[in-house]
Amino acid sequence: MTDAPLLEAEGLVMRFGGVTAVAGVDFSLGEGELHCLVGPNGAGKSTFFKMLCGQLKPTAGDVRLRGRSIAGLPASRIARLGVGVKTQVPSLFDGLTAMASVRVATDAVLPPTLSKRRAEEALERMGVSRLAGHVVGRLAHGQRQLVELAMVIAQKPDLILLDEPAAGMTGAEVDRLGDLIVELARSSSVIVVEHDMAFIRRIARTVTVFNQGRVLAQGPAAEVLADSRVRDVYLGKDAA
Ligand SMILES: Nc1ncnc2c1ncn2[C@@H]1O[C@H](COP(=O)(O)OP(=O)(O)OP(=O)(O)O)[C@@H](O)[C@H]1O
Repeated sequence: MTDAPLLEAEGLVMRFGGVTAVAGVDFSLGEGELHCLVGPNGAGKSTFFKMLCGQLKPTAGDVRLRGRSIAGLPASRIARLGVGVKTQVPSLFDGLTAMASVRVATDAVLPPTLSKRRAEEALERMGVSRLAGHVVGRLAHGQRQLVELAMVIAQKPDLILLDEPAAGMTGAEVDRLGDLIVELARSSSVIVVEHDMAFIRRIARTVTVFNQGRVLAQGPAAEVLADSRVRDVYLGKDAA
């Protein structure tokens, strides 16, 4: 059991009525890996992601965390097993300050004194300590994203799943986010769903390319992104 990868998917399938969004995907993530899931619109990345974190119950196949099956478990159970998730849907309450937001996450797992310290650390690690007292509803989009990330990391997950974390950010914010994700990967394993090829090239160590619900290519980022089949999938987009 101890030799099992941190996270594994085997023969994972998701059908929505007549649409097969994910058509039998095998996947494996090692401890400490920083892995990007890429592919064109509608390729099945988000559906796959949602099956990993418990937002969708697979039609078939299995997901294992350290060898233990988690497929179809509620998202809250999977979170308690050490998986931190940031989806595309914002999870902030606009009326709370950044600190109060992160305290929602830390109060759930720690007594008050430790919780406060942990929340401060998380905001600091995301470079937004100065926003601690600001109401999140009034923050810029990129700042809100960083506060949400602070909420995720504050529970010290072993595995962090991020769905398009750079969406809507400015160029400078994307650069900063890339650095932060690389830094996060020093203490957690990370899976990032992303479109932005420049961003992927910058952060990814390993990559899985989805196309039409299947894995087109998988492996070290430099190798996979140079693969002619992968470039064809992105042709006319941003692979050049
Ligand atoms: N809840 C749903 N009901 C029906 N079809 C769905 C549902 N969710 C996704 N799909 C379909 O499944 C396929 C894969 O969608 P998915 O969102 O996983 O792709 P994606 O690679 O994440 O795309 P994008 O990059 O645009 O987010 C698409 O054809 C999509 O229309």
